[in-house]
Amino acid sequence: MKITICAVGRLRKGPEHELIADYLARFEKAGRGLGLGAAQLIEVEDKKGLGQEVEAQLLSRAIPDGAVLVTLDERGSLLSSPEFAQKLGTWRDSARDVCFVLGGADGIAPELRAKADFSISFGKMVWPHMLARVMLSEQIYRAGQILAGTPYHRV
Ligand SMILES: C[S@@+](CC[C@H](N)C(=O)[O-])C[C@H]1O[C@@H](n2cnc3c(N)ncnc32)[C@H](O)[C@@H]1O
Repeated sequence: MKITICAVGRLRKGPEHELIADYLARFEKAGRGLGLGAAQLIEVEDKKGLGQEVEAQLLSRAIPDGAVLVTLDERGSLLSSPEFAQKLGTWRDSARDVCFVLGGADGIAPELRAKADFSISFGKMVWPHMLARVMLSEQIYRAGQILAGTPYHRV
């Protein structure tokens, strides 16, 4: 199983960048034995700032064929971390790759949102896209730890 995070906008080198790299590297290391594979971040950039539709085209090109499409959206489903881990485990067991998509300042274009197999919310509040990326990376790592049965996740 391969996990891809497709996000609008390039992060400058800095703490968010380092956190994402760290969580995804830790996920890959821990996930190998669980059949979870690796997780990679693909950043797409609409240099001319043409808006949602152009961003949606760039995102669509980056989404791997056949992957389960999961949008990150404040209007999506609220999941606990164990519920998210269970979902990831189900996608792994069905031998599907998973692609998480995060929008830019205006969010994800409605046409792309309509194609999603599932949508996840980190709550009703809107988070800056760079923080949402860090939060997702941590939740992917946490899900791997939950599936591995380690004590990382404590309620
Ligand atoms: C600054 S937000 C854009 C929000 C904008 N109101 C919209 O129209 O969707 C950038 C991206 O961060 C992610 N994001 C922000 N807050 C989120 C939340 N509460 N739950 C899930 N994803 C969120 C989404 O992928 C969103 O497209």
